Amino acid sequence: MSSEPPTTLRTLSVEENSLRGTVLAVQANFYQVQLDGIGDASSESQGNLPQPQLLCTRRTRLKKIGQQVMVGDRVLVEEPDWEGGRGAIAQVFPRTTELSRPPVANASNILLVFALEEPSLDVYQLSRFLIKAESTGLDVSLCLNKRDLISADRLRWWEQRLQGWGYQPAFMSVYTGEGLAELRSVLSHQMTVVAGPSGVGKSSLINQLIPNLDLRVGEVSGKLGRGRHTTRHVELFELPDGGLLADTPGFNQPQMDSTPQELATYFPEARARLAQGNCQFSNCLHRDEPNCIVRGDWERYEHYRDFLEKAIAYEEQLNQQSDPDAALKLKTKGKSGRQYEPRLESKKYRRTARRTQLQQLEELYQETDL
Ligand SMILES: Nc1nc2c(ncn2[C@@H]2O[C@H](COP(=O)(O)OP(=O)(O)OP(=O)(O)O)[C@@H](O)[C@H]2O)c(=O)[nH]1
Ligand SMILES: [Zn+2]
Repeated sequence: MSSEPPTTLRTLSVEENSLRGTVLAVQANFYQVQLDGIGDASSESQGNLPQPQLLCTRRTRLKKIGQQVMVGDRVLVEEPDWEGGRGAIAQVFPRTTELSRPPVANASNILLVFALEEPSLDVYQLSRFLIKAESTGLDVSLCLNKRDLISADRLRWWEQRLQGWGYQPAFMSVYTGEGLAELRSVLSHQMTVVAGPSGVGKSSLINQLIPNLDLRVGEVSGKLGRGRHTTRHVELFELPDGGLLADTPGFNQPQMDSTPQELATYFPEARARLAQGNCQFSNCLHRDEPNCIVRGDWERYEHYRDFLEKAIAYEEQLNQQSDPDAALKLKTKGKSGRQYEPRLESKKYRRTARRTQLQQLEELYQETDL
């Protein structure tokens, strides 16, 4: 039994002189790759490796086939030069998820960070970020920072309110350390993209989670609260307990660009209603249609209606701009009224929509520098 190679990594490194790893950062044509299993004491053959990361280039044949390499990509590295800390990426493994802005592959979770105070929690803004996060298809975790600034009663009030939205927020304070341990366990062993508006404590949090990192913590200054970042690129940081965090530039309001039909599915409250039954019309937009099961007395229904109007306007704009034929999705009636024609192929439509949505976390990352 001892003749069995202990890991795939070992097999590859011995037999093919190649290794697997994760791309942590991209700069121009260079890729910082964190190799798997390095520093793992059980793997004695790795003991002589001088460093766990290699600065890699992309093999010419990858360039030829147009294979891009993104932060988060799982890659095969060949011909490591251990002394020089260099290597070459020979292969990119299929991605489980892909976001376009910031470009991050294989993230499984979005950690949405908001503050309870300073700046005070704006439910409409929170709703927008939540919808955007939900639209990526990744898991969404909601974390509310600065609990040191509110009373226990107020905290309970927020908890109940957000439970009504379908979320179980994690309350924490970077200042007092409350809630950090719970958060650490949520983040371990997966790749998480951190998102949230400016000034809520994202840098402070990341600094707490990853000692020695020392991201610059800004002051809440003015309405825009400009962030610490001067660069646009995204970078992955390793958590001490395993897991990776994608830090992101300061944000603005994410753009509302879901399709009208899919919007409701990004509200847990609406999802719960749709799980219990169907609206009379399969293309119901949950406004004034008869026998709609989504319309109702839930807090964010107002947000839903508001976002829906924006989604309709956005889709109309897209249809007009890019593809005049696609305008048949929308039928203009009279001067002001718009009406949707029945859409029969909703499955196909939804599948296409989902694909694009995966790339649309990007609006979360619009930089505050307008
Ligand atoms: N009271 C209190 N203040 C906090 C807490 N965490 C962070 N802060 C303060 O909030 C301010 C903003 O923190 P940052 O970490 O820069 O916030 P950010 O989300 O990274 O902001 P951007 O860089 O603009 O995206 C700083 O003055 C922090 O000291 C907390 O738990 N309680
Ligand atoms: Zn409905």
